Amino acid sequence: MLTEPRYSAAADVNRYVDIAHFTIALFTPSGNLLRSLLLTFNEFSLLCDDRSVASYAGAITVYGGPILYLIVQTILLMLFLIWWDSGWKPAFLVKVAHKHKDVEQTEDVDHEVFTEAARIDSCTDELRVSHVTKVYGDNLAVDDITFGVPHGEVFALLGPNGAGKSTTISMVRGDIRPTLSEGDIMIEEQSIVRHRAAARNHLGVVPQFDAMDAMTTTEHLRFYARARGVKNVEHNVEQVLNAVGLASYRNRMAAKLSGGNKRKLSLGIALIGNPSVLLVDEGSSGMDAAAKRIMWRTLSSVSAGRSLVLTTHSMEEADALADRVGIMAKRMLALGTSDTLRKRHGDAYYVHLIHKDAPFTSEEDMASLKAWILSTFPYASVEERSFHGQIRFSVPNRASSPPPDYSSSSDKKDATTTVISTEHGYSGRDGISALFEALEMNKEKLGMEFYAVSQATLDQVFLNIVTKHNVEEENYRQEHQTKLGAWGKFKAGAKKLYHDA
Ligand SMILES: Nc1ncnc2c1ncn2[C@@H]1O[C@H](COP(=O)(O)OP(=O)(O)OP(=O)(O)O)[C@@H](O)[C@H]1O
Repeated sequence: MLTEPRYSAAADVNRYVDIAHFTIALFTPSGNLLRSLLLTFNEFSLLCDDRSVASYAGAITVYGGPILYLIVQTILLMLFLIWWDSGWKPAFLVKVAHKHKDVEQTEDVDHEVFTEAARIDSCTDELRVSHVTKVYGDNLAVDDITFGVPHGEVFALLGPNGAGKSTTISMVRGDIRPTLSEGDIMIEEQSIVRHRAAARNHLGVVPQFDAMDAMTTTEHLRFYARARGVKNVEHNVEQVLNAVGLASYRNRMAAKLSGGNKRKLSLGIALIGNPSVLLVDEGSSGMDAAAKRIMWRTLSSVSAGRSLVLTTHSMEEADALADRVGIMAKRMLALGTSDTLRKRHGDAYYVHLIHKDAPFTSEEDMASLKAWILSTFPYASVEERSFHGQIRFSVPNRASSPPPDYSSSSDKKDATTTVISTEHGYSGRDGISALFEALEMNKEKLGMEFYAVSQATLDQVFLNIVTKHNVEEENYRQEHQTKLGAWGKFKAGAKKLYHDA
């Protein structure tokens, strides 16, 4: 049986329309604008008051209602914005749970990483990043990172692509919040997670990409000085212009500056207000070698008296600028001065030999050179490819002295080694002196024209660490998985499960 549609009584229509409008307008400002529009066009006879037109436009049922709602909504939304930006949370919303990872769980990580975690608990560093984790969906971008940067120190955060450096920087900036509540980031004793606005007063940031407006260099600095509430704007701008070396470009439009000078302007903007913590994300990316060096000089001069964190792919940059280096790939893998890292992960001498007949050295001469290296330094790793009479090898520091039983060894029957062992006894010294001794004593016999011995660069240290931890660059992993196909992915997944188990 069909039921007839029910309509409201004509006398009630206006009341229902008002209820619908005011209910929608309560939750959305655009509801108020819509009602005002409908009033203007007198839709639904909204301007009618019984049989006459409403006499007072400011009445609640006319424009007064939407205007009142909009005023209340403006105040509430502004208060919400201030609260959101301040990062303050009432105590009952803050979960205090310290579920730091067990040392056993991550025993393959450097001891210094744990020492740093213990140091952070009791230090007063200007910047303290403590047990910070960030998860995007099911992607763990940053896993329990901890480090501190005291006054006057430059700390370089290194890692391959996708290691989580920018995510860490974004958390320090307060742009994104750590996923787990036990993590915190303190800037001058203010938590960027809980008191964002207060903590940001002490923070300057040089972002990865320069965002320039249609203003001159000075106008940019003035604008940001006013936005930060700096008291003596002109004095501050002048100081920053001189500090970053842009005084002669003060009236140039920012868009017309060279790439290097744009980076300097970004640095200048970050320095406005003289922040005590400075974050530099890829400070010299995209610069040529000369501009890079100028930027490094500028960064070292402005780093005095503040804590500076820089993220970079350039080991050379970290070596040139940083007092301490942290190497991360989601979690912190190694941390320390570049010398400590070299000792721990690159404690080897790299030797480059050039034969006197190069580039026409015979295969036999090269083979005997290689045989001599391997028998003299049993732990040496010789590069597979040798070019035109040149050969490179590395010797771990502890193994750079020839084996102690070398001259008495009866099982070493190789002609080359016999000549060395019978005609030259090594003094038994350790380390680099033994290496030089062995090279000098056999230089002529093996026909070496030149040789060079160097220590591991930070590049080699970085590669050693990421290789040890089996870290792949994000792009490489994605490309590799695409190439694997479904069966390959299944096998890789099964293998991973097996290893994890
Ligand atoms: N907004 C986001 N949403 C989802 N995933 C993200 C987001 N930002 C970063 N990621 C992911 O988090 C991981 C870490 O990225 P991040 O940009 O922090 O690395 P990075 O070390 O700075 O890399 P690069 O050196 O290439 O800049 C990556 O897997 C990335 O895809």
